[in-house]
Amino acid sequence: SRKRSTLKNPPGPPQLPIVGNLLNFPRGHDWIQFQKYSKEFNSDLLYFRLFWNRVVVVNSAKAARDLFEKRSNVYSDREKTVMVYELTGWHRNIAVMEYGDRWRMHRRNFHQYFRPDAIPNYHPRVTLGVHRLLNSLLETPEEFATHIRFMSGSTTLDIVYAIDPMPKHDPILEAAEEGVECLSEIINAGSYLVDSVPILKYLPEWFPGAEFKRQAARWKEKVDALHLRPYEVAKKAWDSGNAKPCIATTLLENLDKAADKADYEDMVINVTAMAFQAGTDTTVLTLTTFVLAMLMFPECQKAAREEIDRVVGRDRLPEFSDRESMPYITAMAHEVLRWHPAVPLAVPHKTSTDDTYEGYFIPKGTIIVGNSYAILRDEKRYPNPEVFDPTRFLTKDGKLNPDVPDPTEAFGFGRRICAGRHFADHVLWLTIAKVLAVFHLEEPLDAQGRVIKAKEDYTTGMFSMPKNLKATFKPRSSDAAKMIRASLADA
Ligand code: HEM
Repeated sequence: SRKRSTLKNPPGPPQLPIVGNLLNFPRGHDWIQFQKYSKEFNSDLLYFRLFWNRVVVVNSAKAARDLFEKRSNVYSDREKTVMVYELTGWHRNIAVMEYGDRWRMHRRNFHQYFRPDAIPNYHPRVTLGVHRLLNSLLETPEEFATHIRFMSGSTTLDIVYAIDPMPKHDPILEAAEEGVECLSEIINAGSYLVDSVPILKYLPEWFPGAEFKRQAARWKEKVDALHLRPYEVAKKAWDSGNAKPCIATTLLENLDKAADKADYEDMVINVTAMAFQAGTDTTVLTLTTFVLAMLMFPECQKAAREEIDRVVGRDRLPEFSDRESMPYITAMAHEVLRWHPAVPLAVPHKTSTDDTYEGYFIPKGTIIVGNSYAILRDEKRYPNPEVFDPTRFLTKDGKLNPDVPDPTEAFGFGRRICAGRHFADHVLWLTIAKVLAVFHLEEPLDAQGRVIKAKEDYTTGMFSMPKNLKATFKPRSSDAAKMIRASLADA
């Protein structure tokens, strides 16, 4: 330890006494600023201090692999903040649980329903969701964002709880969406003073300055509803003996065998709610990036359609069984994830012991941020990274190129890597294939008949999506429109 104490922390912008990097810590689109700092300091790792909190940002695939994967026993913890863990009810969420037995038990149970060989079980329901999306796009194309959101949320609710929600104002779907809303506000360390000064949590709600406690209490009601309302529907159906098979009822089959029933039921509530919480926004944002890319790079739509017409023809829609024969669509799904990951800084990890890396000292308790955006836009891995180009994942003869790394960093790192990524991958693939088979995506016209140009302009925060995106979805032909309508009759 004497040797370690002589080692330096990784480089980073200069610090002030006490506040550290408070004034030069990136605010807004931090992933781009971290990428610039990484070039400026010629270092894969950057070090920041915000008061007594230490943050290391990882900006290269090699360092990410070395730390998150090869030293996963050190780099897999999460920061336990007062707002998340104690005040708003998010302690139930697998993504924010501390690394340890409780997280392991939840992740294992989640994994058995979302591992690669389980996903084909959901193909019929995913297909129905995409067919409904195509029909909604045909009716009200300008509401594409709402339709994509409904597809993502309703498909998950059905698979997990056997709840098939209504398209508008479904109480369960609305409760689930409201519950998710607050997470992105509170998850970033430093958003609330109480996370840095935990003693503030003892302030009574009526106390001046304790608005955070009143806000937390309001959020907790919604977060509890997100976990409990859909679960209660599934539990009631299971109790009645008439439940449609779904993940919740399959998990409940083992309730009577559990040594501690209350504990087991708590796990079932957490695991089932997780798919909606983690999967809805991320899938919606990723598909919104797909729409933007299609408007900005129309030649990619053309290339995709050539593949669809060649492999599938024009008298049926693509299916999962076509995937092997459609490498361009797979490459496009990869490129959507690479070009602009929905969670550009993934979810921060935390070190559980002191560590040294390449001569630098990384203390226990340091927040470790994986800069997925910088890694996926590293020109050494992906030449011309700012251009959306699915062919970068293909060989000259159009096959998937095993030498080009898949954009897995869009799903995070090491042992905490997204547990729903195989499911997400299938949903993305099928949506992209079916939408491009029947629609032209175009930039719309404004009231004066001028084209509303699509821009790569993204929101900031934990989740990132194109701002104010407008698009039109025009059926490729009258036959395509007929095929869309018929798709629901077949479902
Ligand atoms: C395109 C869609 C998606 C993206 C981009 C995405 C991205 C991510 C990222 C970046 C993380 C954090 C990883 C880390 O800490 O290093 C994560 C965690 C997680 N995701 Fe996803 N995700 C997506 C879809 C889904 C879906 C559909 C599900 C569920 C069916 C899901 C379930 C989870 C779970 C359970 C975790 C927590 C892992 C843990 O902390 O152990 N995700 N996801």
